[in-house]
Amino acid sequence: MDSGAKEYSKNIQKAIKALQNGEMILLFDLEGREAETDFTIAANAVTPADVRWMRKDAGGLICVALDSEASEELGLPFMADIVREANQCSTALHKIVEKGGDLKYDSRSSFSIWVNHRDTRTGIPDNDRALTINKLGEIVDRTLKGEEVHFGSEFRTPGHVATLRAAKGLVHERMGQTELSIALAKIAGITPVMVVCEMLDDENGRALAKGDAKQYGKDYDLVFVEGEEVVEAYDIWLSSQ
Ligand SMILES: O=C(CO)[C@H](O)[C@H](O)COP(=O)(O)O
Ligand SMILES: [Mg+2]
Ligand SMILES: [Mg+2]
Repeated sequence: MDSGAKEYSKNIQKAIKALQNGEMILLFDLEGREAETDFTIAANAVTPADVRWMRKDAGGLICVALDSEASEELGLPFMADIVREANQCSTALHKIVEKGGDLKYDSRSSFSIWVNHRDTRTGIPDNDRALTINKLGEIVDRTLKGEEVHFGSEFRTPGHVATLRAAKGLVHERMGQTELSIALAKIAGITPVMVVCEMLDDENGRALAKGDAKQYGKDYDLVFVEGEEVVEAYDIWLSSQ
């Protein structure tokens, strides 16, 4: 960054370092939105032990967020668009598909398709999910290097790993962990393919309260980042591009 340019906060600097080192961080979106904290880690760094950790200690859905350009390149559309098109096969889908006003916390979801890497067996064990996740990171790395790739030769759908497609304008368009995690990846200069998984409360089954998620971060020495801090850092990063 230019001298005189605004600097990232200490907390964001710690988060960037952790992500560059392939470590897990905790990412809270926003009060008034989901108000959820997601385990968040670079897809390229995930191990079977991380998948186990996410399903046992986070407990939400293990998803992989991809930036808009990578999604476009690989041909990963929004699931809602697929279902709208598929209405030609079953008109019941017209009533099921997500519409404006359906979600209580945002104007739309970011879901794309569910995939398994073709080298997995059933797709669900920790090693299978870690493989699918790693390979999603790898195929994006390859496209970024200009290699011509064929997504369908390596992955199949339906599968056991949910992919999420980030909004083009990232955090300026949508404030989900989909966009927040990809914004962090851009700032950190790592492949824009990130794994997110919500932390749930073992006692009541709801989203884990922010205070409890923060405490978990302290107990396990994980950086806890909030959406607003990410937006501020993303704007600093954008102005340096
Ligand atoms: O719903 C979700 C998928 O389990 C999670 O909230 C995840 O954080 C991604 O979604 P979003 O970008 O909407 O926050
Ligand atoms: Mg959600
Ligand atoms: Mg979320």
